[in-house]
Amino acid sequence: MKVVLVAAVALIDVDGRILLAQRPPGKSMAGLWEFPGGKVEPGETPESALVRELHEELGIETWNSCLAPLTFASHGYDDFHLLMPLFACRKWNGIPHPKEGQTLAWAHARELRDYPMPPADIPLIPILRDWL
Ligand SMILES: Nc1nc2c([nH]c(=O)n2[C@@H]2O[C@H](COP(=O)(O)OP(=O)(O)OP(=O)(O)O)[C@@H](O)[C@H]2O)c(=O)[nH]1
Repeated sequence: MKVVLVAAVALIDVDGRILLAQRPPGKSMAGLWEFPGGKVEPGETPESALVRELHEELGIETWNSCLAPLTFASHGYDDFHLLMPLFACRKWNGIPHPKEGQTLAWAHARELRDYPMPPADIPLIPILRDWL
């Protein structure tokens, strides 16, 4: 089974809310809410991949030093095994806006379970709730 490394981030605002992005129609798992991020490309670290993805997906700027390791997901999908480190980030420049057709939502930790998420993300929700 192919292991795919995807870096993801919980962006946390001053009110303690977390940014979720809804996968647009046409993509796999369309309609589900996920943490911003994406595949780590050859030559990238998880942190540098996130800095790139946050710029491409949301138009914000952040730095490796602002990405703190929080937890990870390890989940077997039908066609690949997802290994997804989840970072926490409270500091960035700019206002996140959807640049790739996503819908964005800021959710309090207690509201996270109201947003349908990919199966890999489900175990992360109580971890975030306890941590925040
Ligand atoms: N960014 C992100 N990806 C996630 C999360 N949970 C989860 O299962 N994934 C999966 O990790 C992969 C992320 O890949 P990607 O962001 O680079 O690529 P993509 O959406 O174009 O995916 P695709 O190759 O499935 O079309 C997708 O298969 C996505 O479904 C999450 O919380 N955030």
